[in-house]
Amino acid sequence: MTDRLTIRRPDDWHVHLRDGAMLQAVAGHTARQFARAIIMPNLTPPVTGIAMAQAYRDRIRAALGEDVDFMPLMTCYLTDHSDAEEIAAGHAAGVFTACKLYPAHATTNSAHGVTDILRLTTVLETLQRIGMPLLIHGEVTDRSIDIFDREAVFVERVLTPLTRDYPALKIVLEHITTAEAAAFVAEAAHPIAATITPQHLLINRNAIFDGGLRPHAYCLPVLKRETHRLAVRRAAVSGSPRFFLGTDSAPHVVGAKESGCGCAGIFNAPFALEAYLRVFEEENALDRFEGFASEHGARFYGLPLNDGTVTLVRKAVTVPDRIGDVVPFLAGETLGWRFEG
Ligand SMILES: NC(=O)N[C@@H](CC(=O)O)C(=O)O
Ligand SMILES: [Zn+2]
Ligand SMILES: [Zn+2]
Repeated sequence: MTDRLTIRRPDDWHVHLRDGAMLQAVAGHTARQFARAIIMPNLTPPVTGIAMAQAYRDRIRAALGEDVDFMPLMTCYLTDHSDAEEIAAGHAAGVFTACKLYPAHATTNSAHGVTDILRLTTVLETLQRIGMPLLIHGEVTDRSIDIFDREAVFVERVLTPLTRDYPALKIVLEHITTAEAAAFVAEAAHPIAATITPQHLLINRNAIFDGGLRPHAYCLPVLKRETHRLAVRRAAVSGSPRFFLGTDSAPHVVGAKESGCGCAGIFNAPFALEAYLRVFEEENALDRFEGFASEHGARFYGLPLNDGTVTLVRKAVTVPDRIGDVVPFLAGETLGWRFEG
């Protein structure tokens, strides 16, 4: 039995570091485990331009302090009015790594998102031409579609035609939760990949209603039924380079979660690698963990692999009930691996 696992330093390809006091509180958790992270732009107001992204990147670096070796990779929040030239200039200048498409009103802070993908024609042509990835929150927002079906319907109605219309556009379907999304990404004759969160690997929708309403198990896309969890697990441990780590760590203060209208989002950054490793161990796939955590994402983005390593050891670690004002994922549970650094 392996008791120590040393892998190349990993990256988190989808994280919310927020701003202000929350940024101060959470940034260190991500920087402790990951060398780089794709920083989500859904602040209020959203990060839509070069100057905003540079200022946000500076705030992230300031929150971490000089000595911390962590590279925030910034993203541009797309709106109906996004400017393709600004995006291309930001990419050329090394400010923007990718663009993020939130269908309007699909999730937290997406009110300024895109109302109709047809408005993005010039932007998408530009991304395709310059090889800049498009990251997608893949849910339709049609309120007549059942919330548990919104991802599968997005794959059929939006993603399928999008890949036809832009055959060379690099796409990352974020935080996949369904068998349909996993199959589409695995099989498409298209440069497409997907990130997978720890929660969608470890729990199913029963967790939201386990003996009562559990706001800390609520995120978007919402957890699905067990068959989908199993399909997403198979994708994660398959060794396919199209699937990689993206925590979607999305902290909200406890009062915003435990509310009559609680926010969507699960804060999993503090024990992210430990949580993923539980899955890879249960699936007898420890040998595939490094690819998922440290290689597939960088290769898809066309970025160098990290130097250096991190080690996890087989030691019990109990997730605290609270970290600051936030309830972490798996609060109170004991995990079998511990991140050593
Ligand atoms: N995943 C979530 O449930 N919430 C995210 C937004 C998102 O990634 O959709 C957030 O910003 O809180
Ligand atoms: Zn999302
Ligand atoms: Zn997210």
